[in-house]
Amino acid sequence: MENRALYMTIALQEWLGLRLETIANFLVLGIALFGAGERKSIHPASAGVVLTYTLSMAQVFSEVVQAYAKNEQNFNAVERLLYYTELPSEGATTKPDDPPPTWPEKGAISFNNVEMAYREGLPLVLKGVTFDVNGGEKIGIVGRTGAGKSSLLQALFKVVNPQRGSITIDGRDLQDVGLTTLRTRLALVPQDTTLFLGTLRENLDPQGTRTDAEIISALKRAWLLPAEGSPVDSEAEAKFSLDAPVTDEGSNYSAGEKQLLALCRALIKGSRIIILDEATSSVDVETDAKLQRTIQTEFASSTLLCIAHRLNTIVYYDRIVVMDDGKVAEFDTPLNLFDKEGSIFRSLCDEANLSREDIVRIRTGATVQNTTEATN
Ligand SMILES: Nc1ncnc2c1ncn2[C@@H]1O[C@H](COP(=O)(O)OP(=O)(O)OP(=O)(O)O)[C@@H](O)[C@H]1O
Repeated sequence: MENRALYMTIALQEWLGLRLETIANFLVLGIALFGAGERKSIHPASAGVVLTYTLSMAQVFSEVVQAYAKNEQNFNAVERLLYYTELPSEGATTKPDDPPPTWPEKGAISFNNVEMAYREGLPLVLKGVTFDVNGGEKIGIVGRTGAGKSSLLQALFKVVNPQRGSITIDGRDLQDVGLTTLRTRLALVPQDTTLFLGTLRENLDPQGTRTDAEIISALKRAWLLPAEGSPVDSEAEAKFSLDAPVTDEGSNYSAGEKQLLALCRALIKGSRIIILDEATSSVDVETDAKLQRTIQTEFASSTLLCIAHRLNTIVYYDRIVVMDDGKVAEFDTPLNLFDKEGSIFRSLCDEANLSREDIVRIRTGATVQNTTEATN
């Protein structure tokens, strides 16, 4: 695909070059003939100067065309900015009866018969989702591709509003909560983390509310800096120092490192509800296992919703929601779901070669031997 575009570019450049040179050569010819015809009235030196300048016309033409094309390209950015300024508002950022700053105290989440479509006229992607999560509970969400796992999060963050049903956090209907209020109280560790141009400190604590020691501690707990008492790793210390530069979109960090930095943000934020959307999909299995243990201990009192593609990380969780075709097909503890003959969870475990013993071993803290990848 890229080669096809490159081929087109080169062909167009050749096409343009040939035409510009032809025009310039005709111009030179015209001027030369004119000079020859008017040789009595035009001084030869003047004719020579004009001809010399005309010879470089082909290049001038090409520069003009290139400048015009570049200008047009740059105006795409202006067009995009205009488009964004005219986007309809998502909704009120705050509402008069917004909950107090301490909300959510418990972190209990309820989905009550939620039906959601991405746009009017599109089919429903959540078809009557109902489940209750207690405060502090760790919930894993699994399901095959397109089952509606990420759509649950879109509804929770009010990126898309449900057409029917309601979602409540600690008994408060999210319809009555302002967008900024809601989104600042939840912490999200997404699949594709966005980092901004600046320093690591600005990226991890944009509001500047935490001390250096707190941020460094979060970096250690996310395994980005060596833990207390470990050998010095000067490379990691330079890369993850608080003043380390972050390039545009964080392109100087790998996908896995960006995920760990997003986890750091959540650790620093200390929210009561943490949502992990395939948050450790780009880190290796060993780091993932370490991280899951960090998540379990560091977020011990927080409610956790985790969409994971590795079943061996999700079995740490208290209960598992199995999504299927926009509905909650199963909702129980990992062992209960595994023991249920014919359950979707059991079939996902079978496909990933995860046995009951593996689940018990993982839950009791031992690392699983086989690097099981789930099938979602
Ligand atoms: N922005 C969107 N606009 C329209 N339809 C969408 C959009 N995002 C997702 N969908 C549709 O919603 C359905 C559920 O998608 P969703 O992303 O929730 O699934 P998922 O279970 O998270 O899948 P995956 O494991 O691949 O991430 C799919 O059929 C998908 O095509």
